[in-house]
Amino acid sequence: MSHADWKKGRDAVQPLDTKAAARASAHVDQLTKPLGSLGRLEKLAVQLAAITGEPAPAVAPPGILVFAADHGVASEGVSAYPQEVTAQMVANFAHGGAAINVFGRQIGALLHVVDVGVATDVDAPGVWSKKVRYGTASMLRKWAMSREEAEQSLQVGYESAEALFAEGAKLLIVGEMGIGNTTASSAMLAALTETEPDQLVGRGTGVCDEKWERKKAVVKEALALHQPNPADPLDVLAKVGGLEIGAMAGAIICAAARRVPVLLDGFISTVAALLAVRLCPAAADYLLAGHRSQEPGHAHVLATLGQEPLIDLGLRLGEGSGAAVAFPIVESATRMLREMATFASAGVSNR
Ligand SMILES: Cc1cc2ncn([C@H]3O[C@H](COP(=O)(O)O)[C@@H](O)[C@H]3O)c2cc1C
Ligand SMILES: O=C(O)c1cccnc1
Repeated sequence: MSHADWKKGRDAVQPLDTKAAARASAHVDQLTKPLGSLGRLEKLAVQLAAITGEPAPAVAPPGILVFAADHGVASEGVSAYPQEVTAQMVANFAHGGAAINVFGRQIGALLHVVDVGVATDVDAPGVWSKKVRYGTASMLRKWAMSREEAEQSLQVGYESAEALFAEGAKLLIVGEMGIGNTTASSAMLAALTETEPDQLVGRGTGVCDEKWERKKAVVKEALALHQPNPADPLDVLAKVGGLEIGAMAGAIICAAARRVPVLLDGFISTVAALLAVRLCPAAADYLLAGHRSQEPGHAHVLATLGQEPLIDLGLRLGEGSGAAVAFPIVESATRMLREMATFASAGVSNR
């Protein structure tokens, strides 16, 4: 596989299939229910037809990729938990004990964990080993990673998604694990949207007031130091980003290139989606927002992408958990299209 597949994928993303959408829309209006009565499920069904190019699309089985990587900025006291939790959680994913394992099993998902940059060697069963480097550098001192490593992280995500789709996944959920990654995501979002960091930086895993202030100061200092160029998404990723964030963006670009719908999780995965869209604007049409996270920057990035999430349960975990919980709603939309009787087939009087 070439190192630049993600670029080929980026250039191959097609516009939505309006013919499939029109056929799905006409079919929805023939189903045995008052016109428009399944509300947003109807819109979702038509959107999924437009994405997949299938008038009766399927989204099962869904596929989940959990990308794990460490952040040098964790050493600046910006998380409520220590850096070693990243590797420990990777082992937990491998043994099936994390929230995403539980919700993934519940929805019959294919799930893979990918080491794209954990700070230590990972020796956990089944984890895909695609380490670009051992954690990023602290953005407060250096660029988080080189531009080349940023591209490699995109490529890791792209390749991982290709492997997942080869296994038969019909919808992509991207999740992540990386202590410190709400700091990196906030910095990326502030840079990409040229927004004041104070409005975006939240408490992540639940930092105290003192650490929260420190976290805001770290983001501001790093942006002042590196001056990432908002018009150059790879520059933003390299200077203040994260390896798992790049990988999620690469996976999203692959999904768009394959006409596979993407169901976004929380703050970090949605910032990765914004990165993907800045690299590949046509990918925006392939995104669905699963849930609204408690993290304050999430509302801003969702609005920037024009996305309205399906559920709001006060979650703030990541890993792909909120997307997995929202997935049954997406599946309901497709099952409505595929399984409901029409007025004609059921002999029900239409108006
Ligand atoms: C046990 C544990 C499991 C997690 N699963 C996801 N995260 C989430 O929290 C981290 C981001 O928050 P911050 O920027 O404050 O470090 C990421 O790893 C994210 O996936 C977790 C965090 C912890 C502690
Ligand atoms: O919204 C998220 O994805 C999130 C929020 C806090 C901590 N980890 C993840």
